[in-house]
Amino acid sequence: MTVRTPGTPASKIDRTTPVSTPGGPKAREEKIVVTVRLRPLNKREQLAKDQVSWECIDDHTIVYKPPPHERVTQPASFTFDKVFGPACLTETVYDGVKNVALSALNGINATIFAYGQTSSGKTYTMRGITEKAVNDIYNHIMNTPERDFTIKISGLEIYNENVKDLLNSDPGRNLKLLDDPEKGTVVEKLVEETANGSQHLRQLINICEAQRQVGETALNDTSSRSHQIIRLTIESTLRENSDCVRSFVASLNFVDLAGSERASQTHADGARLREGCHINLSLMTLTTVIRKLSVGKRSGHIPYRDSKLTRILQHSLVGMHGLPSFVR
Ligand SMILES: Nc1ncnc2c1ncn2[C@@H]1O[C@H](COP(=O)(O)OP(=O)(O)OP(=O)(O)O)[C@@H](O)[C@H]1O
Repeated sequence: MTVRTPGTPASKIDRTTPVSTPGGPKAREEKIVVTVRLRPLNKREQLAKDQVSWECIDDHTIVYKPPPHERVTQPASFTFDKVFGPACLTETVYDGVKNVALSALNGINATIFAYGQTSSGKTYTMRGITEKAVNDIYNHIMNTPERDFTIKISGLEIYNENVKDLLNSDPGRNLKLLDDPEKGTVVEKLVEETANGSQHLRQLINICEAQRQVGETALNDTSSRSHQIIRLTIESTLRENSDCVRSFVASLNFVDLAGSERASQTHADGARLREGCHINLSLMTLTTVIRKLSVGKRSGHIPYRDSKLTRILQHSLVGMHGLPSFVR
């Protein structure tokens, strides 16, 4: 799923329309785009002779064909902004969200997140998308010599409702959330590093990914047990004349959510079960928040404060691209 919101606070930005938007005119719209990617069966599923139950019938529609043992027998179809079949490359999926990622270069906040059941391919897809977005961001920087860019990165995970810094070598520390009148929810003492080039940025992203909580479940040997948020803050300045410097600031969030799961499917107990409960609860809150946001002003109270995930993402969700991944 992807979301766009204005970035730089009104008090700090020259509001003149930018000369060009890297992602093209559409990158300036504020909306939620929902894309679905079906992944191919993995070795384990092939060995178990699992059947593929989902099929893409066109660019926007997937159909669920219930296996014979299910009570429901009728196929059901679902429509999305875009759907990608199992043969699709990550590059093609990325093309669908490229405009969103590049809009952050011109001061428009954007969030790309992957939502789906455990082992559906969220981490696989988000890694590819992040890698491709970093390439494009640095290509844009190279082709825009008239602007000075600074890219900062922070990384956190929410594990069992505790917030941990993925760029801090002291992994045991739980970080507090604070309410800032201007910035909204901020994570206290979250390390933010300035990247001094694309290689450095990739190294920092790799550090975040290596620090994340991973565990084995019956569905995935390397299941992510936490929600991961990698945030790039992109600042740039453009000297228009001797009196006027125009500046842009926006964040681009890459959110790889932990997978929703049924204990019966993952055979979870002990620590895995506890993790699964926290994961499901926070995903439920996220679903409620997004549902209410999509209804608009009539939706009443929006329960951002019911989970750390929605508190941290609050400002990124108001105004948002999602990549739900389905398996079969
Ligand atoms: N499009 C794809 N093509 C080939 N293999 C894929 C694809 N997507 C995912 N996989 C493989 O499927 C397995 C599960 O993927 P992944 O770990 O990304 O799932 P996940 O949704 O992040 O799971 P979890 O929620 O448990 O963390 C991995 O072995 C991954 O390499």
